[in-house]
Amino acid sequence: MTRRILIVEDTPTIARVQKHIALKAGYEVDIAESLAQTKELISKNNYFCAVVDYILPDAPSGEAVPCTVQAEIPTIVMTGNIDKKTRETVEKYPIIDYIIKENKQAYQYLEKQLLRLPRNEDIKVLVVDDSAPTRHYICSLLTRHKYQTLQAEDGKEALAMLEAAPDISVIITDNEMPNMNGDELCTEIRRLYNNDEKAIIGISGADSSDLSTLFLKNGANDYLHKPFNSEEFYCRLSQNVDMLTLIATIKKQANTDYLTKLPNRRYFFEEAKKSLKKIELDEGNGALAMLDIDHFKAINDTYGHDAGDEVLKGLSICFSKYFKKYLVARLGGEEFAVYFADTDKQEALKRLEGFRYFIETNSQEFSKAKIKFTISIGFSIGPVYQIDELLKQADLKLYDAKETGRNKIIS
Ligand SMILES: Nc1nc2c(ncn2[C@@H]2O[C@H](COP(=O)(O)OP(=O)(O)OP(=O)(O)O)[C@@H](O)[C@H]2O)c(=O)[nH]1
Repeated sequence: MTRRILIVEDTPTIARVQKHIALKAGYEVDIAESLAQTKELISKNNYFCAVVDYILPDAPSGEAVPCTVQAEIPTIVMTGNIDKKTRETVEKYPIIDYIIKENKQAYQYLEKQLLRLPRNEDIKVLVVDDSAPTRHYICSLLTRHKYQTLQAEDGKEALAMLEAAPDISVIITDNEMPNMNGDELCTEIRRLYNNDEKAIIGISGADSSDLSTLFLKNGANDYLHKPFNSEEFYCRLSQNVDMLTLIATIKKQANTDYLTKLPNRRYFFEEAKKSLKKIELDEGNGALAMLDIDHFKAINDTYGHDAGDEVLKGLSICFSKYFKKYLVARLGGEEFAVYFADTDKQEALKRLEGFRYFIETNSQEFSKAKIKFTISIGFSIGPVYQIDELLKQADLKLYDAKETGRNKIIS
């Protein structure tokens, strides 16, 4: 989805830099050079956010800011050297942030904010407080920055919500609450989830500095003392969300094959092992297929390594779509695997045969050189709960498929 941004700036060089940053961050860009143009563009378009210059020829006292804010466009204000009066005026409005243009890092900071906003739409934050007005205030700060919000009145309710929505990434919690306090909630969350899965920010109005220590010792990542200003709130929240996002990216990279973007061998083994443990308890069947491109070396030798890569990438896209419900991976080279948790043998074989036939008849579509190729498949199913053993059995079947003519499934 493309998001539209309104840049309000009367200095063409600055507008150009901002436009470049916004385009790089994936936005469609409109530029207004005056308050009048701003009003006109707002009346015609929907904007995901706006970057607004505080002083314009027809708006010398920041009049463009209420204009975008009242249109409910999340607004980042760009100002020259900010004095106390301007700062107080800017802070009156529910803006996302203000950035001082003269600051060396201003444009890097703007880029960060423009990248964060779309990302925030996918981030769920649970606000835990027994005071409804406080919950609503914190949620209003969060929605201004496009976070998804959930609310709980105490620690017990928060735990139930975490169970129901495991994709909640940040918990902002008060301390003094009925049923379960904030520090007890932290301990309980840390018993269930690691620091790299969920961030906790403790909030309290109590004067004791012991409370921040208590929160942090019980597993909170950060602490805010009430009343806090919104800037500090956003800075601490962004830092924690950035940390979670970074860890998630590193984890994803470690689990993904660099060429095909399919899960890699490591991820496949870890996930299949977990699933086989569950299946063993129910005395079900483990099932796994190994797929291998026939005569792939000849493809590389004839068309070159890049064409070989193209084939691998094209096949991988089809493979992950065709086996969407299942765990798939590139094990290495031209070898792939599908793990079917507890499955019916005929059902799995029907699906695999469908895929083999699809490749036989459509493989030429994957490469510019229209390279035709086929795949061989080895399939293993049974009360086998060790991934290495299941893989070994499927590999032997794959070997049989290769030995007996290729382009077939042996089970
Ligand atoms: N283009 C490309 N080639 C790769 C990659 N990884 C492995 N290969 C090549 O894949 C080929 C595998 O060849 P072989 O193991 O001899 O198998 P094959 O030619 O497919 O023959 P059969 O499996 O017996 O049908 C080798 O030439 C490897 O260099 C890769 O990432 N990209």
